[in-house]
Amino acid sequence: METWLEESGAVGLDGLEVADFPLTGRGVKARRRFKQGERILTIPSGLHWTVKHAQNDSLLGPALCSAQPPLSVEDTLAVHILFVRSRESGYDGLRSHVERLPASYSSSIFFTDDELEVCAGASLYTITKQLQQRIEDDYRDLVVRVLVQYPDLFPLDKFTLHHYKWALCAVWSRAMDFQLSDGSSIRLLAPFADMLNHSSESKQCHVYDASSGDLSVLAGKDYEAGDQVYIHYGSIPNHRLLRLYGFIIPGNPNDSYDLVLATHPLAPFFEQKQKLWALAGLDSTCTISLTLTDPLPKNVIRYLRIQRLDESDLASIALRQAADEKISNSNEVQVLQSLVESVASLLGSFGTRLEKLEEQLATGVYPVGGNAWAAAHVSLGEQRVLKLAKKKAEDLLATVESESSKDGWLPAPVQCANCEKGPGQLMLCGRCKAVMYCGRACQVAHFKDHKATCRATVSQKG
Ligand SMILES: C[S@@+](CC[C@H](N)C(=O)[O-])C[C@H]1O[C@@H](n2cnc3c(N)ncnc32)[C@H](O)[C@@H]1O
Repeated sequence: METWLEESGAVGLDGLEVADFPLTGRGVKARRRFKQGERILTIPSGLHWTVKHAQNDSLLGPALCSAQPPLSVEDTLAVHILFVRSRESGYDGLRSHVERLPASYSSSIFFTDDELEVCAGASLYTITKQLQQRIEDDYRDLVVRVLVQYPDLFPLDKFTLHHYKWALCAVWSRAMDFQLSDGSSIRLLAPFADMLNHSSESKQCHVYDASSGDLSVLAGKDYEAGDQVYIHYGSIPNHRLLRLYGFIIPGNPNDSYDLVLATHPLAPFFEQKQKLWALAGLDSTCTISLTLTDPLPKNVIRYLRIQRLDESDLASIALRQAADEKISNSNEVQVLQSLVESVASLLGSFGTRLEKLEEQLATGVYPVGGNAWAAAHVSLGEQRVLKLAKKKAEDLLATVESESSKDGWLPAPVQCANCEKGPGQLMLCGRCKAVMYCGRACQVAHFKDHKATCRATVSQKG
């Protein structure tokens, strides 16, 4: 591969070599000193894998272009890689690159059910399950729309689902994305530049020259001869690192939990609320990342303030800056109470609790570096974030409750929704969990009045 690259105009290969390293596996070693910011490698555009290159290939291009609607960027690159790998002659340069790709990947999409179970409850678990299904669907679609249409180009024994998953992992873990000045973006794989491993200590090191299309790598720090040269893949949480790259960083400071907020369209005042969400730059369904540094982003509270609005709140919210401030005491208390409850319930849904995982990791239950070990770290990171989010919501709730009591506002007393007896021993309505009863008789008696609100509350909770 290096000979092909040098003969085709790549610059800098004499200062670098591929080598094995104990912690990161195969990577790139400096053969001489580099100063931070120095250009250490340039791979000319003609040697990249891009959608354009795939479409311009005289054999592959017509097949790819016949697909309507067009294949995704990811699928185009994956098919191109598999196509080159399947050829017995020609494509020598690109094939020398494909031959250097790892034989297998440890992305979570390849985990066994037992390995994935270690992070049950984590967003990685759900996303991986959904992704596995989506990949199977996409593969079937690809077979029907393109592969079986051109049996001479795509022998199916070299384009199995397993090959497709492998090629997708090659794209996820090695492709780079660049935004262009016209607003479009380009995704490319650059041979040899894709041999560099990640370090959070390195800086952003890639430079894409939009006029020539060449890709350069700059030294992210000073290097001595013999050092491993790193690049920076981004500030990525472990659940994403494991899914896309197949590795994790223990104690990753970028760990996060992707909180999905959704409201049923039949919830009361849905259309009005939808307008308010839009005004706040949100949507009726949105995913918000809770992070270690910001476990309860403002947008979570803004979303919930709107979700919990009642008729009287709705009149005043229109005058406020899209739920930036507290709308009313009762709304704020409801928002924070429901948040504390929801986060507690998310934490309760993890298959293995934080403390247990910490103990298991400390006592070596999971072999270090293995899939289950990586899944355990992901679960640990997500639970740490959720615990911080819960603590923050509890603190905010305590503040709001004490401020409200100073204003003379008190939360509604806990009493039976039918006979108003209370507080005493009350039981929650099992469906909406929003009202209480002193006993079964009162619950049955109240059902006719409560039915509609119960349904609305359940749908509002999503
Ligand atoms: C762009 S490739 C880098 C070259 C790759 N190591 C190889 O042998 O082809 C990205 C892959 O390298 C590995 N990798 C990169 N940085 C790593 C790190 N800090 N720790 C462990 N593995 C890493 C992961 O397997 C990842 O999917």
